[in-house]
Amino acid sequence: MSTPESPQPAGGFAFPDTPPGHRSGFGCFVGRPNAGKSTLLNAMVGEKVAITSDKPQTTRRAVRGIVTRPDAQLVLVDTPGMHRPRTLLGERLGDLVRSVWSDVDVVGFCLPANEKIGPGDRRIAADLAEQAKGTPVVGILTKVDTVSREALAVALQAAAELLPSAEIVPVSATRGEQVDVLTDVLIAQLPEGPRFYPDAEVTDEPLETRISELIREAALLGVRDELPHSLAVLVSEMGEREQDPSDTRPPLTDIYATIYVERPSQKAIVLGSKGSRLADVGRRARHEIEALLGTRVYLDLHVTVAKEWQRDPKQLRRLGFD
Ligand SMILES: Nc1nc2c(ncn2[C@@H]2O[C@H](COP(=O)(O)OP(=O)(O)OP(=O)(O)O)[C@@H](O)[C@H]2O)c(=O)[nH]1
Repeated sequence: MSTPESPQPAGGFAFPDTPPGHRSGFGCFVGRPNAGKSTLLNAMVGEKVAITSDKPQTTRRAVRGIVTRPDAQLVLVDTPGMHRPRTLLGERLGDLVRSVWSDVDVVGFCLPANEKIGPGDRRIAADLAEQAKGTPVVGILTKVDTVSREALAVALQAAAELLPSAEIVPVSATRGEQVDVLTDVLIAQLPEGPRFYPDAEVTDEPLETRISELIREAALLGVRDELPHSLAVLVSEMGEREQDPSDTRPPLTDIYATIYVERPSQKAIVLGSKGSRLADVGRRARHEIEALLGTRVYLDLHVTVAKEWQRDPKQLRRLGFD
């Protein structure tokens, strides 16, 4: 993977000018697929650093979101949803999640308020108890805007039973409710220490990766069944186009990217009739990428079949899942 697997500050550099009592450290969210981890990460950071979708297992990378306040800096690592590994990719993602747990200062365990606690949650709780020994766990009841007060009380009770020694914080990431409270609770678990990243930095994911992810997010919209898991995106080329000095329009960035699928039938779905679906994906992604880069964007998307890439170590490496 292009992102370092154990959360250490880039280059080991620490900013010296932080006030006394300043806290800093790493946190991560765990929870089964679709628990709302990526949406929460974005809400806490205040910017889109992780893509989200209603398809489980959207997250494949350990994205770092960085929350900087005058008194603290919390670096959040976004981990993929836990699930039973069915493929080599699944296995690698599972290893990545577990390697993160022991390296962070606090773990936020996300439990959706609108779903009953199930065997998947119990397995994560047991794994955490075994493999994240000594790391404080905070229970996060997500999506509370989707349930009634009564249902919330029941969900709080169930979360407290699952995590008897953890503080439980109910939040709605989409409404921004209690997000600051959660930030306070997580920061309280960090040791005293200086900042690791400059104020304005919200993630250390490479730009190409963020762009690939925005394209994948757009491509995921409206696809069903096994296709979401078969999609991977790679930016092959990117650069600012030369512009005549008399041209007063904002600069234009050319981006060439490939969407990988596993079967010809999937390619047909991604393309749509006469390429119409791909054109929609391009439009949606371009809009998001323009917001990220602050330039105009020319986006060239190409769809290729990479047979069974999820099970092939060579292809996984090429697509950045080392
Ligand atoms: N109503 C509501 N929906 C939410 C909230 N948080 C997340 N969602 C929705 O829940 C779905 C899953 O959210 P994600 O943030 O992608 O979940 P995740 O846990 O990162 O999922 P994986 O990538 O599968 O691990 C998306 O459709 C979100 O829009 C919330 O606070 N309220």
